[in-house]
Amino acid sequence: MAVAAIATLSFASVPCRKQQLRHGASTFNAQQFSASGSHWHSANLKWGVPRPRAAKRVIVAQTGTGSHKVAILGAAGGIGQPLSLLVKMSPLVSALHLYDIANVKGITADLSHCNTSAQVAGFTGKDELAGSLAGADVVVIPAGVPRKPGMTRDDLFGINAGIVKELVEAVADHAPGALIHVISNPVNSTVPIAAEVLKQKGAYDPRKLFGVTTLDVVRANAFVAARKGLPLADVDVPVVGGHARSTILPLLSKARPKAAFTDEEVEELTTRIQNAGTEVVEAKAGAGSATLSMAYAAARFLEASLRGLDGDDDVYECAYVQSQVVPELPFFASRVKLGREGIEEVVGSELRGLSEYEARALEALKPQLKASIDKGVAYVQQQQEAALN
Ligand SMILES: NC(=O)c1ccc[n+]([C@@H]2O[C@H](COP(=O)([O-])OP(=O)(O)OC[C@H]3O[C@@H](n4cnc5c(N)ncnc54)[C@H](O)[C@@H]3O)[C@@H](O)[C@H]2O)c1
Ligand SMILES: O=C(O)C[C@H](O)C(=O)O
Repeated sequence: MAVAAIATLSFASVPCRKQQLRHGASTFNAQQFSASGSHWHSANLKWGVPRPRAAKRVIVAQTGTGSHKVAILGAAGGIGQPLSLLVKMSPLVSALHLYDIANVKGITADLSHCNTSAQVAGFTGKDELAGSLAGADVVVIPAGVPRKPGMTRDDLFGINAGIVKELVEAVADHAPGALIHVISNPVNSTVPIAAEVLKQKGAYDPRKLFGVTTLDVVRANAFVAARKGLPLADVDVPVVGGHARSTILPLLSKARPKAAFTDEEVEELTTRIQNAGTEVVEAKAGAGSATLSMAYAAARFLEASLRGLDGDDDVYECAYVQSQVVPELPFFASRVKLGREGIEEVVGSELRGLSEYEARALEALKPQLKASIDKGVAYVQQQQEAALN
């Protein structure tokens, strides 16, 4: 008789050593095959794919034990599609709702044929937005326009601010307890927009609102591992600040494993990490920005969030959240501990003992990040005033 073969894979892979966890490190770093290449490391890995070696067996179905409902708003886009596939593969997810203003039907039919347990449903157009959100535990928002060469993320504000405002209003009405993962740029402003909308709706819980900056960490880990010849799965670089240009601040002095960087290496790596989004935008030459690496990063952050909701006690990721870590910046990307209600703790200790380079960069990013936060807050307030007049 055929045997269902299930193995699990994490987007971030192997759990960090206990020593790292005590220091608040992420529980994952990078996906990893065993040395023999014959199986996935799976000590506490949750995301499901068939084991490569199961090719000898007949794979009947991937069953999951999870019960979480995830809604993706902007599911038909460059990020939305691969992200939907990755979420469909998660055994932590029982229901996957795909919402977009267009093209959802085919994607839903396509994905629903994968023999993984999450049930997929598609929702198209504003009339179906409420239905897509009903009962969601996590709402992921990649809806909005991407950059073209020559544009800054802030150039997207004019279109994406309105999209994020409208979608978060609906989340407040129809999924008020859900975690919200904002991917749409400019993240430095769209997260404050989301917070203001939720406040106006009386539905703001700062523990549940996140700007997704995981891609900065994923890139930092990849670039540092390559530069220093370190095993990918071991590398963990916290990235703090925001998600645009010099507001992206990788803390190489806090990277694990501890590595010695020359001043030139610090300058080169920091600049590469800060410009990595632009590197992709230019390589795509008008066809958009990072989508596949972003889907991977968003799936990693989603997995971390779901593990936190499930009561896993050692889940840490960097994200752009409301905090008092830097008093003059009400939103700041830091490492956070994820738990049953969302953020359990914002880990501010990494900002102590910075290198001179990092301390200078932190001071330098403050005005830019503050201006982006204020712009988001002002936008929602102006919209509200306009609606009242
Ligand atoms: N946070 C990050 O690290 C990060 C990384 C990459 C991209 N992004 C951002 O993510 C966003 C999406 O990028 P993409 O490449 O997927 O773009 P895309 O244009 O390929 O897809 C966007 C999708 O959003 C949909 N959409 C537009 N308005 C909508 C609305 N009101 N409701 C629902 N869906 C709507 C579109 O129909 C489209 O399917 C961009 O703003 C981009 O800058 C952020
Ligand atoms: O660079 C962009 O516009 C998309 C995203 O913010 C990224 O960092 O890749």
